[in-house]
This record gives sequence, structure tokens and C-alpha cells, in this order.
Amino acid sequence: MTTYAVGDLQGCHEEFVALLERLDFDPRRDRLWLAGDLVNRGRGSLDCLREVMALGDAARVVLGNHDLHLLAVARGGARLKRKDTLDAILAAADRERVLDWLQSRPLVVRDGDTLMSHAGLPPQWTLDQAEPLAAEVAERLGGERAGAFLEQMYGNEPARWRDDLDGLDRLRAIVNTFTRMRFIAADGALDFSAKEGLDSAPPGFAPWFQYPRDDDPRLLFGHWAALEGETPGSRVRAEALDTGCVWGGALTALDLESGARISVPSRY
Ligand SMILES: Nc1ncnc2c1ncn2[C@@H]1O[C@H](COP(=O)(O)OP(=O)(O)OP(=O)(O)OP(=O)(O)OC[C@H]2O[C@@H](n3cnc4c(N)ncnc43)[C@H](O)[C@@H]2O)[C@@H](O)[C@H]1O
Repeated sequence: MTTYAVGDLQGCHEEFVALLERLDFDPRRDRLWLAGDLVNRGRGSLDCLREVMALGDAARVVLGNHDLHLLAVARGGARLKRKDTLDAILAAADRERVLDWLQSRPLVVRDGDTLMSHAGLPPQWTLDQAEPLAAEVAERLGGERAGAFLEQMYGNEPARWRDDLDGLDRLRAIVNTFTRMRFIAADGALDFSAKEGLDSAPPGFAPWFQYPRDDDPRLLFGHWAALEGETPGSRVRAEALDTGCVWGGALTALDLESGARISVPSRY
């Protein structure tokens, strides 16, 4: 059995199929971790969802900000944006089944000291805090108040985590940290303006993985295509998985046992 972790698919279905072939991936034998953002920007979002759903328990998936955006549009009254490529999902005959599946995905997946989330793990949260915090959001997404939550999920406040946050502020802070974080300040405040390379850091902000931690987890994340799979200056064991397939880069799988990376080129 081999376990692979793959970054943002973003609708890159042809490349996803090519990567699985290249890995000789067998769902009866192998396991796949997907770092979220299965959908949007690319042309094959619906096919990506169906392909991953067909893998059943062989695939473990976390939610990314684009996945949550889809849920907010479909079930929270949010509006499509100009560059969104979500129409086929919204018009699909089986859209409720597909959306139910997506909505029941967690924000983090953990195995031992390895943790995957879409954007990473900030230094102020320990490895052991990650799953309980993510579970607070999963519980809301799985309950009767999910629609109301999706209606009020958007927003950049509170930008800084506090343990005593409660209600929607608390849930929004957890969502934003696990799915939108890139640059943070020393006090943990999130920046939402910069998403290019490291030289786009706002004054006083640095990539979350350049801050030291008290524990030493292995952190798998996607979300940040401009890193091109690298984590320069990292002070933690971080593995960047998004190699920008939808931006003309590549789709990459990390073999979690050997550390080898296997890529297929983008068709964009
Ligand atoms: N609580 C909440 N509050 C508010 N909104 C919420 C929310 N929850 C969910 N959302 C939703 O989040 C969605 C996304 O927000 P956006 O800000 O549109 O998306 P993003 O995920 O931050 O950026 P993007 O998809 O462009 O990221 P990537 O790293 O691939 O690409 C980034 C850039 O890197 C560039 N890039 C890619 N590869 C590169 C490379 N090799 N070198 C340099 N640049 C590169 C690309 O050109 C691109 O410009 C919105 O639709 C919003 O609705």
C-alpha cells in the first residue's frame, strides 16, 4: 500500500486521471489524501468531484476555500464570481448528492504526527488542537444550521485567533485559518490581501511556516500555488502540495512514505 498526498485539483480532471495512471493507483490497495480545492477555476470540476467520490474510502479529502465557496453559492445564498467555473456542478442532476458529499468532508485529516489541511496549521495551534477545532466547523456544516452558517461564513474578521472567541466569529476564524491562511503576523493575525510569491508579503507579515512551533508535526497543505511546491525559510516540517496545475504548472503527488514527488504537466 502506498499513500499519496495531492494538492489542489481545481477542476484539473484530465491531469488528475493522468496522475492516477502514472501512480498505478489502485483504490483497493493504495490511499489518496487530497488537500482541498477540488473545484473551481478549471474546466472539469464536476468530473473531479465524481472521480474522487468513486474512490470511496481510499480517498481522504479536506475542504478548501473554493469548495466552501461552492457550498456557499449552492446552499448559502452567495453569488457566483466572474471567474468561477462551477455552473456544471450547480446544474447537475445529482447536485444534491455531490454537494452532500462535499459538505461532509472535514477541514483536517490526521494520521499520527501528519496533518493535512488546505492552508496549513498556524504556530498558535498545536497538532492536538487541530482536529477538535476543525470538528467544531464540521459539526455546524453537518447540522440543521448549516445553511445559516454558509450565509454568514464570508468575511475577514476576526483576523486574529483568541481562545475565547465564540459563535460565528469563532467558526469563521477556524475556517479562515484552515482554508485561507498564507501570510500571518507575529501575533497570529491573518493577512487576506497577498497571494502571490513570498516577496508579496505585507510589512510585518511572514508565511505561516516561517514561524517556529513548540511541537513538530508534519504539515501537508495546498492553497498557495505561487510557492510552486517549495517552502523557503520554513522552520517547521511543511510540505507544499499545490504546484499550480490550473495556472499552467503541474499536478503533483507526494508519496508519504518515501517523500518522492511525482508530477504530471498541466494541460492549461
Ligand atoms: N470565510 C470566507 N471569507 C471570504 N471568502 C471565502 C471564505 N471562505 C471561502 N471563501 C471564498 O474563497 C474563494 C477564493 O478567494 P480568492 O482570493 O479568489 O482565491 P484564493 O484561493 O485566495 O486564490 P486563488 O484561487 O487565486 O489561489 P492560488 O494560490 O491558486 O493562486 C493565487 C495567485 O497565484 C498566481 N500563481 C499561480 N502560480 C504561480 C507561480 N508559479 N508564480 C507566481 N504566481 C503564481 C496565480 O496567477 C494567482 O493569481 C472566493 O471565491 C471566496 O468566495
